[in-house]
Amino acid sequence: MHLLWDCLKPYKLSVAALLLFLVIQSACEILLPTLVADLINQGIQTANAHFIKTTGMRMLLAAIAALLCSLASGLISARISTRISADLRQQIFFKVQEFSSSEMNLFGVSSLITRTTNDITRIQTFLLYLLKMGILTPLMMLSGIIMAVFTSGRLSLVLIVTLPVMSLVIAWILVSMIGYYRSMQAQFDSLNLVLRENLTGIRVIRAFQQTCHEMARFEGVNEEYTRLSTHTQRLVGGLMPAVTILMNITTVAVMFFGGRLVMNAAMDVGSLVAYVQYITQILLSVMMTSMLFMMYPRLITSLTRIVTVLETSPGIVDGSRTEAGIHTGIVEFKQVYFTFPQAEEAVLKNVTFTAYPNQMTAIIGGTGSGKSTIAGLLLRFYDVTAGQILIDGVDVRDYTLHHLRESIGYVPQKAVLFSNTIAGNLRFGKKNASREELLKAAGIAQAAEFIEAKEAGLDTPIAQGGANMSGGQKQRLAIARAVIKKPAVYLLDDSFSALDYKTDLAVRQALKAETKDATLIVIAQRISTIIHADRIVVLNEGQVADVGHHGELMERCGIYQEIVRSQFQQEGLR
Ligand SMILES: Nc1ncnc2c1ncn2[C@@H]1O[C@H](COP(=O)(O)OP(=O)(O)OP(=O)(O)O)[C@@H](O)[C@H]1O
Repeated sequence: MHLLWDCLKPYKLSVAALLLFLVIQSACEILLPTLVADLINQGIQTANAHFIKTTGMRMLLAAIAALLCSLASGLISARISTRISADLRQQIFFKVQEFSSSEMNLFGVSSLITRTTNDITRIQTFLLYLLKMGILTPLMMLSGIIMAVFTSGRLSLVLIVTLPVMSLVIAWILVSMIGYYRSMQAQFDSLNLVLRENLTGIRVIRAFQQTCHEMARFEGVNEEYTRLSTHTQRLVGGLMPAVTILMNITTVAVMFFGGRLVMNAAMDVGSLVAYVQYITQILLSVMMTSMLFMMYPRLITSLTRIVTVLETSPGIVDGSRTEAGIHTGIVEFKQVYFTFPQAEEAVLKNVTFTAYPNQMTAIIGGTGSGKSTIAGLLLRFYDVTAGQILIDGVDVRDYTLHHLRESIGYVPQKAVLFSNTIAGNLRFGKKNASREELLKAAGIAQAAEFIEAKEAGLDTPIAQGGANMSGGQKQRLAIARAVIKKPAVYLLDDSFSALDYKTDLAVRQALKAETKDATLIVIAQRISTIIHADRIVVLNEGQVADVGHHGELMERCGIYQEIVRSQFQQEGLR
């Protein structure tokens, strides 16, 4: 709950104004039964028309004042709750930007989306209710009890029985609901996950005729969510009738005992009518408060989910060398070991190699041998478990993440584009790049031709996830995005796989000229892509099997020979 108080702090003034309006509203509303009592006792029973008129006017003014205060407090509470939910959404979004791949894997994308949307909306709804009813109902209850006791101490004995019974019933139902709400939230994440996977992988699902299987999978999680919802709704459904029946019993008891007091002339009729209104106000306040408590278990679940994200410390922290940039770009892996969080076996073992500027260093190896992991470690998506990665003699952990990543032109294995124009996507590499610079980078990546063929050229919109581009076009745009940075180190992770041989060659030749002074690290599956590399690191099950150029490796590295043999006729390549 301290998160909510922290969030409320910046809105102190608004909360103070809200409090003022709610105090006035409750005072006006509690005044009305007193005026009714006066109207009956001194106006109707004595047939005093003037008194009836003036009291009626006072009642009207009190009702209008209560209404205006209610409107004002409604507006203020809506403003505060929407602002706070926007603040929370922003905090979560900013926090997730700091997360390393470990934290991303820990929470999962679906859960982070649900937390940023669903959970925060729930907090907003609770806050809206809390700021209005959470303040108003205790005020109404307290003033109602004072007025009831003041009007008739004897009749108020009824409340001594009713209020504790009502509170116990409400507490029992609410405690039963907490466990269900927690399970419901977790199940909602699963529902979201299945839905996301289905929507993003719909083509594969259809191509592999898995629609029925996926429908059954969705039905399973949906059914479980429905089962949990039904249980909670049953409890919610039981709460209101329980409270209503207790309210009705109390009113009947008050009328019964109050009627006898009136008959014995121990109480006047006006006071009994006012008393019934006070009792109704008290019990309505209890009911409203119970609604707040009903929302509370869900709020606690959502708050816990938000706080867990906000309190998670990012595993990757900035280095201290704020002044240092990377200029030369010598990349050294020194006895690097790496084990993924929660994994038992190391993915990389004793990996040692150096990549120099003005040279192309290639990394090749079987699938799953750890090539992309090497790229992830260099960019500090993860940190090494043991050993060191140095750039220009400095441990990558000592650079600020900004300096480090600014100096590396990364092309990921799966080209990711954003819903923007082609120019907007390329400017990810350099924010203020001119159109000439964009076209030059596109030219190097062999993308200029297809960009210019499009009617809007660089301003062609890219659909969500790059859906309106082919695999090869996406890869070329991703290469252009890295080229435009002019980084000290180029890191290309299997970035030519979707290109035909001719384009692959053209991109490599253009890149060679462009990256003359830079360190070029190319991860590849195809021998033809890396055959002319200055140095080839052969990776086998997370270990460096050998390092050398193609000729050397063909003579002494069995694993390399095996890879070559599987792709080409050995003789033809020598
Ligand atoms: N987030 C992760 N958590 C646990 N293990 C992982 C994770 N990512 C990858 N791995 C494992 O690490 C190993 C190396 O993966 P990596 O992606 O580096 O291989 P790769 O050589 O790039 O493979 P490919 O050529 O198929 O892309 C694999 O066995 C993979 O299962």
